[in-house]
Amino acid sequence: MLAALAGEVRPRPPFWLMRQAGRYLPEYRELRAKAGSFLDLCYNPDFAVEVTLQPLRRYDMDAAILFSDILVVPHALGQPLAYLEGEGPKLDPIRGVEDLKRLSRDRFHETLAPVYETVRRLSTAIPAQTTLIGFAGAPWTIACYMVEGAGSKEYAHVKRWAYGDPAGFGRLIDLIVEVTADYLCRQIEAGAETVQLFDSWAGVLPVGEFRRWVIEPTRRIVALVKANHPDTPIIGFPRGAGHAYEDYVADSGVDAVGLDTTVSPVWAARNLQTRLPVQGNLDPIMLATGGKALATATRDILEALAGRPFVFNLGHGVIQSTPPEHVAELTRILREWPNRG
Ligand SMILES: Cc1c2[nH]c(c1CCC(=O)O)Cc1[nH]c(c(CCC(=O)O)c1C)Cc1[nH]c(c(CCC(=O)O)c1C)Cc1[nH]c(c(C)c1CCC(=O)O)C2
Repeated sequence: MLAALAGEVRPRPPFWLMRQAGRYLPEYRELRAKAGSFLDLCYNPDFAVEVTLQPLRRYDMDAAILFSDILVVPHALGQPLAYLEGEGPKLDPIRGVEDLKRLSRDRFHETLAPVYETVRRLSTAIPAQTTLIGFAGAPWTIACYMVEGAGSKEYAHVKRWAYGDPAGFGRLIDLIVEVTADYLCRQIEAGAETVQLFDSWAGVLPVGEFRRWVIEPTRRIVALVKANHPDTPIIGFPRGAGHAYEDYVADSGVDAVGLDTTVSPVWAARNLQTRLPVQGNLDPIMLATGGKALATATRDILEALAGRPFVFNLGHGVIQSTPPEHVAELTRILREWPNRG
């Protein structure tokens, strides 16, 4: 995985899956029930280490991703957060500059100390050849949740703030940039070997706003992290960026880019810098579907991106209804590649 991220072409690409730990695994559901709340799971290193290791035991991926959530960052800034059963995350929304007073960095690292402890323990708990991935949400996506207070279809509140009061909204983004860079540095210092920035809602912005609120804040985080850790590769995942993927990779400074489900791997192979490692991008629903469709789609991606540095992954996270056997089947296809079965 680290070789691929450094630009080496591997005959069999390394792989891991976004949301490889989670509700599709019965052992996760069991531990989740024991932990009580989802945040208890994230902030308890015993539980978080165990959940991180669960998919590795079954499938031996090339990388482990720290078990946590992107929303622990607003939570550690003092924004109340709850995960409601079947409804997803809910935060007390921040709707303007006045509300920024409700946020504070005073207890940021103290709140996140269990996350750093989880990374530290994982760095010795996982096999030496398995890469440990740390992560954070990118500022735009974090701001989406902080301002809307939940997932949204339109992202109208956050957009109206960003478009109508860019200076005020910029203060929220600045805060997220600074604490996120710090947060990633601490994860790296605790043992994370690479970090991924999830920008799940990058795709909702028009081009000028995309540059201002996706590319620029990402570029600043990359620069801040690289100032301390120049050798740690940073993977950017600007989901839904469409043709703006080219500007994103040219200007954000990320070392590798995650492709979402809608990006044609053939387009990526032709249009993204040939030395740039890419990651992706099987449709999670294809994994849930299984069978011939899964095998064909997987091999199409492998074929399109053979010959360039590449990390196989999904185009978004594993969905809950995915049969664990389908992940086993995918693993078999990837391990047999490039020998067709
Ligand atoms: C937007 C976002 C979130 N979280 C994350 C993103 C970015 C990627 C993406 O777009 O999916 C990232 C994330 N969330 C989780 C991880 C853990 C590591 C992994 O295995 O990938 C990672 C990397 C665990 C989780 N995060 C969450 C769960 C499910 C919680 C549960 O057990 O009930 C898990 C395993 C909860 C969560 N957390 C979030 C939402 C919208 C939800 C609810 C939806 C859902 O439940 O799938 C915010």
